[in-house]
This record gives sequence, structure tokens and C-alpha cells, in this order.
Amino acid sequence: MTHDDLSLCRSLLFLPASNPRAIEKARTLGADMVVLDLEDAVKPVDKEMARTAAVEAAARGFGSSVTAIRVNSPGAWQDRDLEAVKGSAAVFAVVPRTAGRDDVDRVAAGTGKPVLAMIETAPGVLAAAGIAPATSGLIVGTNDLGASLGLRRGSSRQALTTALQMAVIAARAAGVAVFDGVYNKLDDPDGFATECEEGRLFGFDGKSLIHPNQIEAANRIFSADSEEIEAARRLIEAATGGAERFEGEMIEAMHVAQAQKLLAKARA
Ligand SMILES: CC(C)(COP(=O)(O)OP(=O)(O)OC[C@H]1O[C@@H](n2cnc3c(N)ncnc32)[C@H](O)[C@@H]1OP(=O)(O)O)[C@@H](O)C(=O)NCCC(=O)NCCSC(=O)C[C@H](O)C(=O)O
Ligand SMILES: [Mg+2]
Repeated sequence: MTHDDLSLCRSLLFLPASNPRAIEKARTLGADMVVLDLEDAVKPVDKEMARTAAVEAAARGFGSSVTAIRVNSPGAWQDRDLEAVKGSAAVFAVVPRTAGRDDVDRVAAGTGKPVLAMIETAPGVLAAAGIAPATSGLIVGTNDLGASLGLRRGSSRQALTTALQMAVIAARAAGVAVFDGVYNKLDDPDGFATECEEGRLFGFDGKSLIHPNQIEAANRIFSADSEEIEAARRLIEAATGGAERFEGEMIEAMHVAQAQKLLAKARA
């Protein structure tokens, strides 16, 4: 998966690069992307070991899942992360707590990899329009974002609506992919599915995940279903140009373009 087809990525499974069992398991799970985390999921005492493990894991690969490595924020850990990612087989570098374009440029220059930038602070949300063009995509970090906005842990997503929309708008304006944040409740499949549906309605291409039991639903919900595919086919066949009636609704050229895009994505 390259910069160009990143919008096909429906599931980004994060795992601590310090956890060998999770690394092994991720090889069998069918997430579209595996993000080996060197940042918040890794204890300070494990940072060096995690970096080495991430490089080794990327070298072995994750089958059909694309490999990304999330580096630490600027500082001594990040300096060593950049060097390691540069020599690794990871396809993407992920930048945490991106506050501005400089954060992306530093990681891109230090790793030589295309970058996914995490929007997870108030300054990051406000700078997203300037950050997105330097990236292959944006990932919203809803845990850090909630903390940055002063929300209580467990607050409803309603309080994040504007930030989520600003990330989607910034990514679309730059023509790059955009991914929703994680769902922390590990044993709540219904709540997780509802949040995936909401993310899709908001315009996200896919969702960040933290557990194997979230992959199937994310892959399903962020794919077009057979009903949508059939409706898109009918719309394209019926459209003759300009404003016209289609199955009780007005359609115009942009609806044809949307339907074509949906079919192209479904084919891919
Ligand atoms: C959250 C967890 C610590 C829960 O761990 P645990 O209770 O041990 O899980 P299970 O016992 O249910 O695990 C069952 C098996 O599945 C494997 N497993 C678990 N999680 C993963 C995973 N993410 N990838 C691959 N495999 C996984 C276990 O190893 C078990 O395997 P086995 O023993 O062989 O059967 C844990 O799920 C976890 O660490 N999740 C990822 C945490 C993480 O990466 N966090 C950083 C990103 S989240 C974030 O904060 C985004 C952003 O920055 C923000 O601010 O929002
Ligand atoms: Mg975070």
C-alpha cells in the first residue's frame, strides 16, 4: 500500500513494539496496517528493546498488512527512533502529537519514509490544514485529544465533533487519507461498531484499533456493502447529465462521481 492507495486502508492495528506476543499475533490477523508503537504504549524502561524489536518485526513483515512504526515525540528517543526507522523495512513513519509542519518534515527527513501525522492536540487541530499536505494521511488521536481539550476521561465523542471534522476537512483539502481514533472499551463490540459507523459517516477512510477483536468489524464497516454497490451501479447507469430524478431523489454530476469512486474502492 502506497501513498496513492492509502484511502483503501480500513483498519490500523496499533500494538506496543515491546510486546512479542502481540507482534506474532498481528501477523495472522488481517488488519490493513500494523502500527508498531514506540511511543505511549511502551514503558520508558522498554524503549530501547522496543526499537530493536520494531525493526526486526518490520523486516519479517506482516503478510498482506502494511507496516508502520510510530516514533516518539522530539527528543533523544526520537533521534534514535528516526535512525532505526530509516534503516527498517517499515513503509510509513507515524508522527505523534503533531503540532505543525516542522514535526512532519523532521520525521520525513530523518526516516526517508512517507509520514502519517497524528492530530491529537489543540494546536495540532488548528494546524491540520498546514500539516496534511506534507503527509500521506492524518490519524486522529482521540485519547490525547480529549486530554488536550480538558475533557473528562470517558466523555462522549460529541465534544470531539469539531476536531474530527477539522481533521477530515484538512485531509480532503490536501487529497490525503484520514483515519479515526481508537475505541478504548475492549469488550464492547456494539459500541465499537457504532463508532465505526459514525466514523464512516464523518468521512474517515478507516479506524485506528487497539485489539484483534476490533479488526473484522472495522474492515466490514469501512467497506462498501453489496446494497451500496448495487445502488451506485444503478445511479451511474441511469444518469444522463444535469439535474435529474433517480429513485425519488435529485442527482447531479457529483453523485455520479461519488458512485464511481465507491465502485473503484470496492473493486480495489
Ligand atoms: C489494551 C491491551 C493492553 C489489552 O491487553 P490484554 O488484556 O492482554 O489483551 P487480551 O488478553 O484480550 O489479548 C488476547 C490476545 O491478543 C493479543 N493482542 C492484544 N492486543 C493486541 C494488539 N493490539 N495487536 C496484536 N495482538 C494483540 C494478545 O497478545 C493475546 O495474544 P495471545 O496471548 O497470543 O492469545 C492490548 O490490547 C494492547 O496493548 N493494545 C494496543 C495498545 C496500543 O498500542 N496503544 C497505543 C495506541 S492507542 C492511542 O493511544 C492512539 C492515540 O495516540 C491516542 O492518543 O488516542
Ligand atoms: Mg496519543
